[in-house]
Amino acid sequence: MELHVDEKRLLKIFQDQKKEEFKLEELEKFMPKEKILRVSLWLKGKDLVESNEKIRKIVKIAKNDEFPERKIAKYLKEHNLSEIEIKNLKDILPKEEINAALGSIKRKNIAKIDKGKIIFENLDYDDVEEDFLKKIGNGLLFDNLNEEEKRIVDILKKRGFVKIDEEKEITIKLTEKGKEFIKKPIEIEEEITQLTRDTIISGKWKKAYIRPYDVKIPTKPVYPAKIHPLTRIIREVKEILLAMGFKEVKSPIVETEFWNFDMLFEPQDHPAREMQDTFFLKYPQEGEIPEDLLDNVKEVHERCWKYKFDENISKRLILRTHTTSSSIRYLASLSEEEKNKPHKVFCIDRVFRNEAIDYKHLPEFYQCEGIIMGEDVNFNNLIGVLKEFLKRLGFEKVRFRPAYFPFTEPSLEAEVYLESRGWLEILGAGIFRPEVLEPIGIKKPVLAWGIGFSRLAMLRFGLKDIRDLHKNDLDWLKRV
Ligand SMILES: N[C@@H](Cc1ccccc1)C(=O)O
Repeated sequence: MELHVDEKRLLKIFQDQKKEEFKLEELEKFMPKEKILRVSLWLKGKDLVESNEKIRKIVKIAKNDEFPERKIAKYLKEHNLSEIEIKNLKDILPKEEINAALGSIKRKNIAKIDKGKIIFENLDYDDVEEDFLKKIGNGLLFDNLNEEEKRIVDILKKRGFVKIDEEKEITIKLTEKGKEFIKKPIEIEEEITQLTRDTIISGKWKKAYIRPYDVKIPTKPVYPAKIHPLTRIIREVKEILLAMGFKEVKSPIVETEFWNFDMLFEPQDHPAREMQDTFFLKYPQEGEIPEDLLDNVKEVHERCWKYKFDENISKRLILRTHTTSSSIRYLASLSEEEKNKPHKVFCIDRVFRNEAIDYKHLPEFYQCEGIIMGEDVNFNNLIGVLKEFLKRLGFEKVRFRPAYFPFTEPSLEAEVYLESRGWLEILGAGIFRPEVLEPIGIKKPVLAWGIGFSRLAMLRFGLKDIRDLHKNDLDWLKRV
């Protein structure tokens, strides 16, 4: 049987001492306690030793003090008295000891208590309880005490003078197989834990025992600090888009209706602009918008939608409802020279909608938005890019169907297939309408898409409730 050196060491103690059984403390002279426990567990598994655990109750001193009744007697003796008024006890004893003293005097019949006085006949009285306390020393085994002593322990425990500690007594003893094993001489090779230059050159390594690592030994799980899953997936998506040649852009969270809606050719009476869908700012209520652009946009709206465009509506401040405002702001920022070049940008950020909170709605969530502008980009390119993007996100099965957005034409929606959930809608996309691009003087096609990011995160982490993403449930965070 292949034994570890420590196993051999432990068995050799039995052999050298010619004993078949040891208490743990006895073995501690030869080996550290932790090691004995660990090694005997291994030996138990090999049926060479067995161990027994007994709980021992040990009576120990809990308070190193004289009984209050003894303090009274001593005081009286010192002052040549034999009696004291109960009300004067407070001069001798702390308040909390007075009742205990009186109770004990009565119980042990040390003195008479009469008319508010304590009268002693013998100030040098004997007290078995005191004698017992003196005997305790470093501790007495409770089970070895006789009935009378046990009764005393009970009283002293209540008075707080003694306590009972429980100690485990472990005995380790050889099994039949173990006894057989130690009949043969046990040889202990030198153990090395590290191969060094010297052990190699001297050839010592050939004879020495090199302790093997057991990588299968179970350990406590360790949870290192980690980044929140939502942040992780945001970073991952950013990496994917950067690798696909997109550049990141940002835009304000507090936005005018102009950039959020007007610029995207959403008519001003569109229901999405109502209080129940969008958050409006109370202070300040209005923001600034570029005058020349405003004129262009107004002209397009009035010409195409045929209504009276209201600049006051354009100026109203809201929390942006989608990241498409970032895309259009980027396009509007391009200089004439830049307009001649191709562009690919994305934005991952928070958006806000006045939704009642439930398992799939939060008033604040993430979107990921992207645009591609180029001389000859087309609808097929859009589908190709989206397929590639979704594939890199881990969605192999994707399908597209027509959809409607006020700012794109044609528009589409993409669905991904998940074994557990079936087909799920995940993004909207399309080609920006000429009415959107006209006011900013862009003549090249611009492909655009927006993906519900929180949705994506839920799918990725297998969550059924969007709120779980933000609950910061530590157990979940440790696992994902
Ligand atoms: N902004 C749209 C998504 C979208 C973006 C770009 C093009 C088409 C659709 C939404 O929030 O649902």
